[in-house]
Amino acid sequence: MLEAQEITWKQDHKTILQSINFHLLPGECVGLIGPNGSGKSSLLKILAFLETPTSGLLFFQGQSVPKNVPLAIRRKIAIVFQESLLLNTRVFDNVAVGLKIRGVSKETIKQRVDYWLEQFGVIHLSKQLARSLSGGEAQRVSLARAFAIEPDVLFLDEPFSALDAPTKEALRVDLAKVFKTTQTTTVLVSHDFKDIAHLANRAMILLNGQVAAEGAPTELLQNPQQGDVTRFLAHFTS
Ligand SMILES: Nc1ncnc2c1ncn2[C@@H]1O[C@H](COP(=O)(O)OP(=O)(O)OP(=O)(O)O)[C@@H](O)[C@H]1O
Repeated sequence: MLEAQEITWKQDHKTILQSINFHLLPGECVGLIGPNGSGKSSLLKILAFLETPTSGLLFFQGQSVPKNVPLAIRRKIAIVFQESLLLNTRVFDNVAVGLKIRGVSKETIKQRVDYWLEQFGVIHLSKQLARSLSGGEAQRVSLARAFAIEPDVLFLDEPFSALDAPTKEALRVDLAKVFKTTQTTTVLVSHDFKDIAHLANRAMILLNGQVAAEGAPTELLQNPQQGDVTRFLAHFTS
């Protein structure tokens, strides 16, 4: 579905990502994890076409992605950030906006928006203004908006990190249910191994802009790792 070969990204004479190879199969969720500053968000931005790599190749659905990424490809992806970037309109309109842009009929928009608001437990907020939502509610609306466009690839950049523990836990459970039913192909960035263990089929550990280890989340925790990876994972096992 999505592949990156030998991606390097340099900014201000600093190498932020080095020789990253990445692939994402249809229906899987890959978790990117690593300490602060390890390059997780940078890699997500490159994979989601928000930044251009200094060198390396990107392939989307088997096709090489040119530097000037076509709108047709951009419209196949959805991104949810840590801070919900909602428009200051009603919840319904926020979720509808991506569908309107894509020329979806009014009836389908109504049906799809209601469905996704329901899935994320916020249908009762449909008429409320986005600016009046709590952090947890706003993130549920952001996720509903992303799923409503039925993206080929979904990018989640620390979607829970601004939420308190119970709010985060409840949303993680709901998101896991949605993943189970939709099999949405996803890249999930988190600094919390628990998020990755609950939601991802495969995890990639980034250290200093490089992939330091990769595998099924539970296997990464259980199997012996090397040096810095062991030290990083120790935070989640002790
Ligand atoms: N546009 C940019 N220009 C210069 N440096 C950048 C830019 N974007 C990121 N960086 C640097 O790249 C490094 C990796 O940042 P990135 O945000 O990708 O890490 P991260 O693993 O997502 O960290 P965190 O967990 O703190 O969000 C950091 O040192 C950051 O300062």
